Amino acid sequence: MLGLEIKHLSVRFSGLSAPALAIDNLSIAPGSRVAVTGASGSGKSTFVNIITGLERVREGCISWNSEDIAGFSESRRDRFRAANIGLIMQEFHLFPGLSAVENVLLPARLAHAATSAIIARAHDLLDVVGLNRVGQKIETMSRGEMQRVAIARALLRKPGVIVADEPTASLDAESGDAIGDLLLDLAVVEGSTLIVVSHDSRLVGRLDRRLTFRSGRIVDDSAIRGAAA
Ligand SMILES: Nc1ncnc2c1ncn2[C@@H]1O[C@H](COP(=O)(O)OP(=O)(O)OP(=O)(O)O)[C@@H](O)[C@H]1O
Repeated sequence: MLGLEIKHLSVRFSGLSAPALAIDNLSIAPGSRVAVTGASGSGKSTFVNIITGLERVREGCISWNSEDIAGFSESRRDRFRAANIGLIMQEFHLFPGLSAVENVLLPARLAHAATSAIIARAHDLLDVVGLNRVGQKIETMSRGEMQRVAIARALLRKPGVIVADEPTASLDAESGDAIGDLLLDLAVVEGSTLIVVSHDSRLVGRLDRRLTFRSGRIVDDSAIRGAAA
């Protein structure tokens, strides 16, 4: 399980007078389940890009279990992300032409890490997320099914943290609830910290803590009362 410490972070983009993200001090405990909310342009995607190492930090510390990825090179950040972070992006980033199981395995194949144990785990995970046609091509799947494949792929390497960006966007309420159930259950079963960017009040209400961003700053950090187990 991974915990996060951010200190003295400032992210600036050219053309913007204020930082797109400015966080002086933030701790996320290992195993916690955190919602990230805020209006469009408030810095949520920048936060995801920074904490997952997709984007480089020039000012501040981003420490996962005391390992500061801000000082890492791009290739070291890529390796850190592959080994430790299960990233679920809004647009899935799945590959048409490949089957469900080949999509789950693709990052492992590219990293020459698709051992027989990993291949067996890919099949197990697809079963857990409720997909039994593992050979079905991605482009023939519904959005809810694609999101299930993306979740299975994110969990393949038993990540210490799952980071999901709007995982229920563009799903109907029923599929969205099912995806929310899966994420919450799997985070517990796999022992992963869970960080979810979401506008979905039903999903947010089931997490433990809500960070609200405005103009790149965290303007509210509160426990969610009555969070479901
Ligand atoms: N590469 C970039 N270059 C310049 N400005 C950027 C860049 N990326 C983001 N920004 C700006 O930084 C601010 C925060 O953007 P960000 O995408 O993090 O917001 P968001 O909360 O994720 O928005 P949305 O909900 O619409 O996705 C915005 O003003 C955006 O225009």
